[in-house]
Amino acid sequence: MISINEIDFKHTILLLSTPALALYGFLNVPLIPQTALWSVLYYFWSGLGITAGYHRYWSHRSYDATRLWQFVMMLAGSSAVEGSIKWWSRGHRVHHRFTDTDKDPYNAKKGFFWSHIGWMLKKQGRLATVDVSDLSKDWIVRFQHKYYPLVALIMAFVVPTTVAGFGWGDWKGGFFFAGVARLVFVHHATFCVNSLAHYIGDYTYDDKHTPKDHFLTALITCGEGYHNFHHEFPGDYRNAIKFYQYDPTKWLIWTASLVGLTYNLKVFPSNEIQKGRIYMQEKEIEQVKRTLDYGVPVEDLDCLSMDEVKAEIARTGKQLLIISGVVYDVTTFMEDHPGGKGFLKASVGRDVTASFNGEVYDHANAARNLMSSMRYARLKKEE
Ligand code: HEM
Repeated sequence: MISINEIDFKHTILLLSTPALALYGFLNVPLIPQTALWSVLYYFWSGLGITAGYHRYWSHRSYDATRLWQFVMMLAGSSAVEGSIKWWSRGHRVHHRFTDTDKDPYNAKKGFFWSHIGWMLKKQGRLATVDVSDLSKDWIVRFQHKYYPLVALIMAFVVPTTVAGFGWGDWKGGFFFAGVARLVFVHHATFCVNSLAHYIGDYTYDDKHTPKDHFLTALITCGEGYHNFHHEFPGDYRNAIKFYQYDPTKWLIWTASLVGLTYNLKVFPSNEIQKGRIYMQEKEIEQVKRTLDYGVPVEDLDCLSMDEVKAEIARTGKQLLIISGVVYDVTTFMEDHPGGKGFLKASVGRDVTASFNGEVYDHANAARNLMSSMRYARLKKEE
């Protein structure tokens, strides 16, 4: 439980009042098609302002952009009312540097609710230090930070309302749907990057921290859901690297590069990306292997000479044969041998390496795997 003194009222009021206002709008204001379409378009405008602007440009500098692009992204991002670029990017850089630790502002280890929204409802202590000198020097960032409440108010509510009002006379719908309801959806879509993207999906490149890759999160977050990739390669302007994966933010940045608005799009060497993928695939294979029976390791077997093998057969009645220096017990396999009982019977007490490897029949992998569970002893090397 948190005490009243610990509540961040500014965030709490914004995050609780907007859903209530949106609900009021849904219950009382008719939603006409033009406004519905405008709200969806404005949703993407805000969402992409956060993902392509706040996140991939200012927080990670994963590409360069003209001043025009930066200005447009600043306006678009402001319409999401998620704080100034400076505040947002600083927090985000701290999150990357201290992922899943107490210094991570949206530490996913503290639970889904905390990483989704809880961290904003409670007053934050001083954030850990990260380098934000580039942001402090940037006049667009400084301008937006200085006039943030006004810029956010205009972009979040005034613009969507007046466009719908002057455009097709739907002032109320513009405010409630393109303004408020759109804002609520953008908020929770962005928050899903901190929460959902740390809960569902695959550890494609590394499992040291919680970020995961999932199509569903990507769908909700304009492509930010390939979050495992992003935390491994944060300087890459892409989050999804396969052409069929959903990453509209990447598509936007790339398309803008065709007309020179963005340039120097950074990508991590694919050789290194592949290494990450293989590292995880090997880990997965090792995990599966641990669940399978590979028999007693050869080096752990007792050593028997040829005479001792023969004596063992006579004493115990076991059907032992030798292949490549290992003694196998085929007693229970006799009846099931696909090559017939006869071949095995005739092999008992003998070294049948050559027959097994091609002289009679060159056995497939299946036989070689199967025989590992029949290991009985190692053959002592002749002096
Ligand atoms: C531990 C010893 C052995 C095991 C576990 C084993 C297992 C198998 C298995 C699973 C097959 C099916 C095909 C394949 O996987 O390649 C097979 C086929 C066969 N095995 Fe063996 N085998 C053993 C020893 C031998 C020996 C010593 C001989 C001959 C002296 C032999 C002769 C054959 C032949 C001729 C076939 C072919 C059957 C056909 O497809 O017509 N096997 N064996």
